Amino acid sequence: MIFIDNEGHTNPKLNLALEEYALRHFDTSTDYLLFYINEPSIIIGRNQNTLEEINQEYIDDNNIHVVRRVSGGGAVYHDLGNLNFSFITNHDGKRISNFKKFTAPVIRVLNNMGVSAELKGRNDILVNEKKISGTAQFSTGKRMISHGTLLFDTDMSEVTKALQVKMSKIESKGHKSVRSRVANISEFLKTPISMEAFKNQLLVGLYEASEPFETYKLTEAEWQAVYKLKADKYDLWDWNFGRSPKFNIQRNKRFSVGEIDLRIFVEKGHISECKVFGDFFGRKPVSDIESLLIGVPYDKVEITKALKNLSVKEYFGDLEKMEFLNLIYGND
Ligand SMILES: Nc1ncnc2c1ncn2[C@@H]1O[C@H](COP(=O)(O)OC(=O)CCCC[C@@H]2CCSS2)[C@@H](O)[C@H]1O
Repeated sequence: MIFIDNEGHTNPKLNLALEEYALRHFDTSTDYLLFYINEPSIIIGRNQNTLEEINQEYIDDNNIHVVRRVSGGGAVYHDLGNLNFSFITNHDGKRISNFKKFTAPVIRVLNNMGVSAELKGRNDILVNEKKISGTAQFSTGKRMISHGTLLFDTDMSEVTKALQVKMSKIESKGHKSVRSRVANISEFLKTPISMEAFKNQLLVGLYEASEPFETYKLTEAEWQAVYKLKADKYDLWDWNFGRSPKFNIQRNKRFSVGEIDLRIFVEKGHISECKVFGDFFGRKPVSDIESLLIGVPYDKVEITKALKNLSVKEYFGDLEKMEFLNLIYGND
């Protein structure tokens, strides 16, 4: 097993691009291990509806990245106190993969540090009934990634705030995250250590089984290819938000002008259908608004742009534009 040096990068989009690049292009005759730590971010599962998983307002205000990964499963929060491990190996041929094979060595090292970690369910690692790690897998062709988080000293109040969703009625076939009680590994250590020391102990522990330790440094050309994958995929709204399974939103609110009831259907991240109902006395037909919105990405900035020239008062009487935009976008 060769250890991949990520050169200390903490941009989640770059780290996920590096991981996917290694999966697809590195030597298939050997296994690799990669560690990465991300600055504050939410990492969404492959088949999730991003908007259903995040607190958009909080994320915008606090500059938290939102990135979709290639593996399935739920949404997790990362910060500099969370260490990710990733095994890149040949596919073991099983359709429902064997998480145990990859979590067992990590659990063994944690146990040796005096932390009573155990695998629970199919893919969570728990200590005292609290989750300290979530794992996921992805395979393509001959190769697969088995990766997981390790909450070491993450800011736990951020986890709940960033993942708390405010959106009213939203319906989709997207994979829903499974909320758990979480804890940091550092709470269970008798002698406090730094993240750097934890990382090194984990690395040494994982290699204990006698294998020679070899580190791989990417060439300049390989880094360039990783940056290209980042730019072509992980940096894009289309991948992080647009790729969500189709969903629909129903929102209604009573204003002084009357009640407005809104139904929006979103496919591939774009509004495919929109209906505005209400008991207001509009002067102009609301179908004008509906047609302005069709085809627009379901995104605050894009919706605001699409309705830039709309005079809300001509349709709803005494209603502020901001109130209408908030209704469409889901801010209460
Ligand atoms: N960082 C982290 N680690 C463990 N558990 C977390 C974390 N952040 C949030 N949570 C809790 O897990 C649930 C979601 O659990 P759920 O089981 O739905 O999803 C997962 O575990 C996915 C793990 C993906 C691991 C990848 C490895 C490298 S990149 S991300 C969430 O609602 C919180 O309660």
